[in-house]
Amino acid sequence: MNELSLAAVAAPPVRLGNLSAGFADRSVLRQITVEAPAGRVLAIVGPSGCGKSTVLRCINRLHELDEGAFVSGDVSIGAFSAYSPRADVIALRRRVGMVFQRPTPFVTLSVFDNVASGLRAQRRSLPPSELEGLVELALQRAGLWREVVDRLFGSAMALSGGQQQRLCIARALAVQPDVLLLDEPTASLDPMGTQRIEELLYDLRDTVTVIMVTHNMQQAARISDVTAFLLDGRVVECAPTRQLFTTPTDARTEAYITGRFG
Ligand SMILES: Nc1ncnc2c1ncn2[C@@H]1O[C@H](COP(=O)(O)OP(=O)(O)OP(=O)(O)O)[C@@H](O)[C@H]1O
Repeated sequence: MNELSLAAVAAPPVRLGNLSAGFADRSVLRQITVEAPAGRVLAIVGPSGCGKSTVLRCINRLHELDEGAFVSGDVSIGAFSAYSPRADVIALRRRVGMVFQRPTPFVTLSVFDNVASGLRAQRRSLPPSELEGLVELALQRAGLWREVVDRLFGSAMALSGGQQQRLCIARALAVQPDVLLLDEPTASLDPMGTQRIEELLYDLRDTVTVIMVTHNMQQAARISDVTAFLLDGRVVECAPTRQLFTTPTDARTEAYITGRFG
């Protein structure tokens, strides 16, 4: 089992400092300051259009690829400053995995090759036995290994939607990122698929810092350690999850979590 266990992993904290972003003359995020604690789960909640996905896309510097996009402020991952002029964007994106609302497996690839793809791209001289071990480890961490062990070389598209989403998580985990960004990862899944993802995200704690956008308040309450409530591009409140859901300090947070708007 040793070869499959992770080396001592110290997932770093992720800090957003005075982060502002938008498009041309349109401001989307306004001076956001939030910290995702090391190896824990930060949930970002808020009504549609408040800027949740933009936060994630600023962390891995995808936002700036859109036409007219601007960003200011900083994102740090441990001691690494993502917006420093010397920052290596390719290295940043290697350290930060991302999973989207709908599963996005590579449709022409097998289960094995979906997980192996990032590893092959990053470590071209990886011996086959090591590659196999790392693929197995990623599938185990994603809670999928036992379900796919006898169909590793079958099409990824033959998996259920929930399995495909866990495959995408395995693909992201295979390159051992420090941070995992999830944009409503269970929005397209049934309750059982949702539960499996929630369990695996809980189990990932300590090994990776998770930042998850969700519309589902119960989900945020179940699996996150810290929750940030965003409204119109601003952080209204960011607090330990239990505190935010039981004794919010801002009336707008209370109105949102009790379903009075959003
Ligand atoms: N490429 C773009 N050009 C201009 N405006 C954009 C672009 N992408 C997003 N926006 C706008 O930025 C704002 C924030 O979008 P974002 O996707 O971050 O919100 P969100 O909180 O994740 O929304 P939802 O919950 O509906 O997914 C929205 O008003 C959206 O219309």
